[in-house]
Amino acid sequence: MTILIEQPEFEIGVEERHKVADGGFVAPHINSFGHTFRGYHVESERQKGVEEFYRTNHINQTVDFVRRMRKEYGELKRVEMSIWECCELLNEFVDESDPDLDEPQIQHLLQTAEAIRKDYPDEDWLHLTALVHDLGKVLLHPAFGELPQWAVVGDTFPVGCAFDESIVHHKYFQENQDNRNPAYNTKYGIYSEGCGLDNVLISWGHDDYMYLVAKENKSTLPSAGLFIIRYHSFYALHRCDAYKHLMNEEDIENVKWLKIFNKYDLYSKSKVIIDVDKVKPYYLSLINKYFPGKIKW
Ligand SMILES: O[C@H]1[C@H](O)[C@@H](O)[C@H](O)[C@@H](O)[C@H]1O
Ligand SMILES: [Fe+2]
Ligand SMILES: [Fe+2]
Repeated sequence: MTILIEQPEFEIGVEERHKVADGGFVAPHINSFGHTFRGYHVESERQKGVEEFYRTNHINQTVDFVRRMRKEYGELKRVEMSIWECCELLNEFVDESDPDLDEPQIQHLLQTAEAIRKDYPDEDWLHLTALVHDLGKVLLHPAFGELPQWAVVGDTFPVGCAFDESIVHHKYFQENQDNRNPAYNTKYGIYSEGCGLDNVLISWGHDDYMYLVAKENKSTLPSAGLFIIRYHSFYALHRCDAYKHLMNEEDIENVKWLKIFNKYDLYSKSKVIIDVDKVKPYYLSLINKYFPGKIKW
């Protein structure tokens, strides 16, 4: 049974922010640091760290690496815990790839979920999708092998075919070994027209890992929810419409939900802190519905 509790007021932004009305949700123009969202080329100390992050990420994400990680982490033999325990575990991590947020991750999960819940009150699967979408960042934790940030966070992209120019800090792919491999550096590479994203290897990180966790533990989230979890960092696809030639019919349907979700994932990032204890009962009831019991990670 889903428990209904009164939803705390979710306020986004502060008065001096310029705002644009976009559907029910008011997306601010400017992030908490006074820059535009995803401004990867602004001059700032934080941005230097982000750029260095993408340099290592783009050099090291290769077909071989992705295959190895999917196999190893797909076995889910490391930890058993509930979804909520994982949310709490994430509290200690700050994402080095993110120019828009330096709050602990649990706040980002709840900010996203509460914002989307306000505009889509009846889509409870979407609220839960928002809550879990970044849980794969537990790969940073010692119990998960303490993977480096470049192997966990940041935007994702296909490997095994040419790296699209719309990917942030694209120039660093020059040092990626796959970029020189003729089997991997053409438009289609190892794929074919309309083959479906399920058949495409995506750079390894928190998205694909959390998708594997949800699927293997037989979560009852709908296909659109699993798709959002799996591809929410794939900005070249959902923001720049790149790699369309690899999509099939089902992907085209699911991308519609992903685009909706992205607005909340990105623009809900703010300094407005959610009262965790107040919203916890609601999310526990959703976890119980879509991810009952202990989960294998
Ligand atoms: O920096 C961010 C962050 O790591 C997000 O969790 C991810 O989904 C984004 O795509 C990425 O660029
Ligand atoms: Fe993410
Ligand atoms: Fe996120």
